Amino acid sequence: MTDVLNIQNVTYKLNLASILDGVTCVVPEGKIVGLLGANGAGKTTLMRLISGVAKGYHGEITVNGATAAAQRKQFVSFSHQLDGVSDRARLDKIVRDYRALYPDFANDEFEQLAAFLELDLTKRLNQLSKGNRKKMIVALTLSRQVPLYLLDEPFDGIDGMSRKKILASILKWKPDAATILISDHHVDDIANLLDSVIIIKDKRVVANEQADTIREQYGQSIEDYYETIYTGGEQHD
Ligand SMILES: Nc1ncnc2c1ncn2[C@@H]1O[C@H](COP(=O)(O)OP(=O)(O)OP(=O)(O)O)[C@@H](O)[C@H]1O
Repeated sequence: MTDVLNIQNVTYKLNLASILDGVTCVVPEGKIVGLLGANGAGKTTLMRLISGVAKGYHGEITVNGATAAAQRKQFVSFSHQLDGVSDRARLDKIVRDYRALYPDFANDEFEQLAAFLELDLTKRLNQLSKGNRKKMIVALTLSRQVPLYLLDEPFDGIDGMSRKKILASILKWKPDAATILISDHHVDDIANLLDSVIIIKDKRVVANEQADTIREQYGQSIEDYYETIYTGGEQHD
């Protein structure tokens, strides 16, 4: 199986504070992977580094065979929290800008996703509820045709109905060969969706395990496994 993402010994500091220290992990293509960790563990930072938005790290990050940040950007779809987009922008204008910026942006996909998620594209960004903003981010992110998608806490603070819609859209619109990395700080929202989990703790990756192995060999739910690792309990080799 080909690896879409390979991170080797990545160390990153911000304003002299150590944020990530020796992060290493490998992610195969075609999977849905949970990037789990407590608040402030470094999940968003790692996504910013993978996507090429954040710079100045040590170590090596390879996406689809590319290590240079400029090259990596074309293989990664990451909308973060729509950073840099004016809050007054209408959604249809944001879509037009995305289309102009990314040649791989699939407009048909976006329209289907937007309709499925019931997004009103005549609204401005600052008129959206938290849930609809998350939906817009998911729709934009998944509409690019790339090998790696990064979704940063798509379920944070949204109601159950919106969560179900977003979960369904991830399953329905993920291209078979593509990989989606989804960050979250609690796992129950996404446990059933995941092929594997990567857990960040103490500035590094402390576990990178298949969901089947956790359930079948360790006899644990993903939630229990995550909790065990976070509370410093027994770890598996
Ligand atoms: N500009 C900055 N200067 C120094 N430290 C920062 C800066 N921005 C973020 N950090 C720190 O980097 C660490 C990682 O933050 P990050 O947002 O990546 O974590 P996270 O796992 O995504 O958290 P959350 O689940 O709360 O979103 C945190 O300890 C945060 O305080």
